Amino acid sequence: MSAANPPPLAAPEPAVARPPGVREHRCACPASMALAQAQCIAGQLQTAIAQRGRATLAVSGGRSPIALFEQLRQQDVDWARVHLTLVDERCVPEQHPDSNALLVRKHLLQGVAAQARFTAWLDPPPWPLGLNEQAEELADPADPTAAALRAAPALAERASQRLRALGDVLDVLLLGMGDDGHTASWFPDSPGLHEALHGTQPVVHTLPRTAEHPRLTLTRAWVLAARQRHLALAGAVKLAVYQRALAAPSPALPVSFVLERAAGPIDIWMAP
Ligand SMILES: O=C1O[C@H](COP(=O)(O)O)[C@@H](O)[C@H](O)[C@H]1O
Repeated sequence: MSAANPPPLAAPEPAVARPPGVREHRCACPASMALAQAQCIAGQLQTAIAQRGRATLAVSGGRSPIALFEQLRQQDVDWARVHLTLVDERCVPEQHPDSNALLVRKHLLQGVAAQARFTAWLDPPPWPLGLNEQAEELADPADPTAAALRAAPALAERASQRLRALGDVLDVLLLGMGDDGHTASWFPDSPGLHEALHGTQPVVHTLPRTAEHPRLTLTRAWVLAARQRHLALAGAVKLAVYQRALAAPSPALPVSFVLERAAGPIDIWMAP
């Protein structure tokens, strides 16, 4: 290639108009993102406690929030007044390594933060009549997915009751996103997605095509009702998916339904 004939320059990324509620926080690395996000959330929890005497916090699972949880648990928060719950859960027993409740217990409910109350979604007892048998089936290694699917509607109803007992509106809610564009357990073009996006009950069940385990998840109505919403994204793949999701709401990228104009304010935490 001669100097007279230079290679074509890479086209710049087209500028994407941010919906008005999207507030981006660009951080230097995942560790600094975890700290900045933890400090912001701690402030929001303390504000809720000052205003209403307690704070509710719903957290996502997966691998990404571990660093955040480990920063958050060290923050100066009146943890005894914090009521913690989940954004979504995998239909597995709580001892299973994929359990989001297990993740929360191991990485967030430690030290002073262990004073927080935790409403998990799948832990017994007391199970309502009929669910004991279904809970046992969940642990059946012969066919755990089939057993979880049979149990899922009743488990979603039970989790919904638990959510309602926390109040109509969550104070702070933390979302993650998978590389496939799912958030919470709203999976692309999959069974249960319609109910997750349009249902009015707090929790429904879904069946991912791009990940393991039947799921329980908060519905969009409950996610969008939360007073403060955060979405954390680290790594080139997730950042690229996020850019695509900003374009328009689409069931192919369910995270887009928390980014669209109608969804209201959300803090986006971004790191390379
Ligand atoms: O399955 C899930 O995935 C997403 C993203 O997880 P990550 O491992 O990529 O961080 C998570 O937000 C969700 O809570 C979880 O159940």
